[in-house]
Amino acid sequence: MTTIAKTIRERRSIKSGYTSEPVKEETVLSLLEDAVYAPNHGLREPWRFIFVPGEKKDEFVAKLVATFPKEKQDNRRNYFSQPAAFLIVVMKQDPRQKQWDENFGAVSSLIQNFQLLAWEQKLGVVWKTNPHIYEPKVHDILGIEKDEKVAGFLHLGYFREEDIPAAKTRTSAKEKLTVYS
Ligand SMILES: Cc1cc2nc3c(=O)[nH]c(=O)nc-3n(C[C@H](O)[C@H](O)[C@H](O)COP(=O)(O)O)c2cc1C
Repeated sequence: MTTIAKTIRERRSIKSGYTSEPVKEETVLSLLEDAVYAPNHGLREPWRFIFVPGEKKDEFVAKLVATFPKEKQDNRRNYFSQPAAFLIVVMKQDPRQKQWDENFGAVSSLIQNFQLLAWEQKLGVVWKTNPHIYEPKVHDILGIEKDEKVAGFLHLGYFREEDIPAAKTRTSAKEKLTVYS
């Protein structure tokens, strides 16, 4: 198996159990500098990123939590306090369906690049698309423009080897493949 195949197969989404080790801006930037080599049609590079470092997390989470109904706030504070940092991936929307789809494909490719590169460095990532990524109040906090979409919140944090979730197998592609004849 090639190195890339091994990394693709072994990567897991890390959803909990983050350690207190800080996630440095320079680490995230260095991963992004490679991740941006994702295919992107027309070289539109339809992405930008917002990094929330550990030292800003409490302030950010407080603002985020305030956008939820009162009865959900404790639960959400606990949830958002777990990652060591966040990377928010913002996509440029396009009014044309074809270009919109291409942009989302490009951003998705970039996010997978980022996840694989992070995995190599034992930095845990999960791509989150909870309802708050569509919430206008959250967009205001982040300064999201009308022609932008929050593609996801990437929850980041280092993890212990023993906390890596069990392998999730996939259906063999053989079962999904038909050969046109
Ligand atoms: C577009 C996208 C959105 C996702 N959104 C969420 C999410 O909102 N919450 C979550 O816990 N995981 C989310 N995930 C992670 C998936 O649950 C995870 O990839 C899947 O369970 C397979 O696990 P693995 O990544 O460890 O192989 C998302 C993944 C993708 C690709």
